[in-house]
Amino acid sequence: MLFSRVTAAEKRRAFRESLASGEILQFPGAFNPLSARLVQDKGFDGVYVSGAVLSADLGLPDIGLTTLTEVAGRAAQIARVTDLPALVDADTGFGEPMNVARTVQTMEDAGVVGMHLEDQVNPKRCGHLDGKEVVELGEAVRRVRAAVDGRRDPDFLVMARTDVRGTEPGERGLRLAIDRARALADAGADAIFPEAMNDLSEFEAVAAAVDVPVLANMTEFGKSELFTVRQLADAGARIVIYPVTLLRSAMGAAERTLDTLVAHGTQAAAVGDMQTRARLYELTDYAGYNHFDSSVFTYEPAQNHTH
Ligand SMILES: C[C@](O)(C(=O)O)[C@H](CC(=O)O)C(=O)O
Ligand SMILES: [Mg+2]
Repeated sequence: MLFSRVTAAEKRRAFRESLASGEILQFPGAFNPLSARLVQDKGFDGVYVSGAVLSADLGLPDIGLTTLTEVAGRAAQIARVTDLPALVDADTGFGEPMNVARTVQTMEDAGVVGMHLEDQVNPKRCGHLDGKEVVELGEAVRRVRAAVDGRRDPDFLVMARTDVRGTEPGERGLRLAIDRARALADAGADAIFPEAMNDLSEFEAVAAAVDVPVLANMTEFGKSELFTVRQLADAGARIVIYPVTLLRSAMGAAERTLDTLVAHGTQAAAVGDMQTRARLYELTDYAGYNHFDSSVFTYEPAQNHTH
């Protein structure tokens, strides 16, 4: 009830333990706090707070326009309503290495278990688009070191993302990604996010090259095929994110409902696909608030099924 009763420190410790267990962890992207409740209800291991979703939510392209304050604020709203660990996309760290140190502390305060930090130049772009550029390895290493030095909770996970694979096609791009993954892990990154891998063998090659957990990004309409969680586990990945999946699903449904409304002059034909009032009240724990005030939960689904 109310917010999660699990503290951020406990979530971080539990997340580190789950990672150490060797099981692959699935993190769907929560596009708002309510959808994080759904992710928890369905038994997932964690929620991902996506920069792409956050920008889209604000009606912006994902090119580094969002600020640390906006991202940390959203991350905090999401982290506080779930007992699950929340992992946040910190883009390029919101500035120079000194800013990155501040970013990590702000994300700690937001109650998330970790963040990823990428090696793109600013303005950044979606990792699955062409024409990306990355900073020199030395700069990428400085960003990771600043994050590691800046954190106060040693259990806070600093994940380094490298976008270098997308800058060079063929074998050479993969080799660059492997070299960077190694260097970023040596710089203290607790996990590696190799962006825009072409196939399973590429995930496998990166996972084999580093001693830290590797994340797989299963974003739709991108460079990577949509592999199953088993395939990714067998390739050595330890965390899978589905960053924009729920937003795309929700927006697809919203668009179909609007079309129905336009076509029929009523939304009635779309109601069957909607989340019911009863389900919404379950997710927001209406009944639990009776603990404070028994007049709060007076809803009877049987008599109100169309409302
Ligand atoms: C993971 C990602 O960084 C995100 O912000 O969710 C994006 C996802 C996307 O745009 O599909 C990415 O750069 O892959
Ligand atoms: Mg992003």
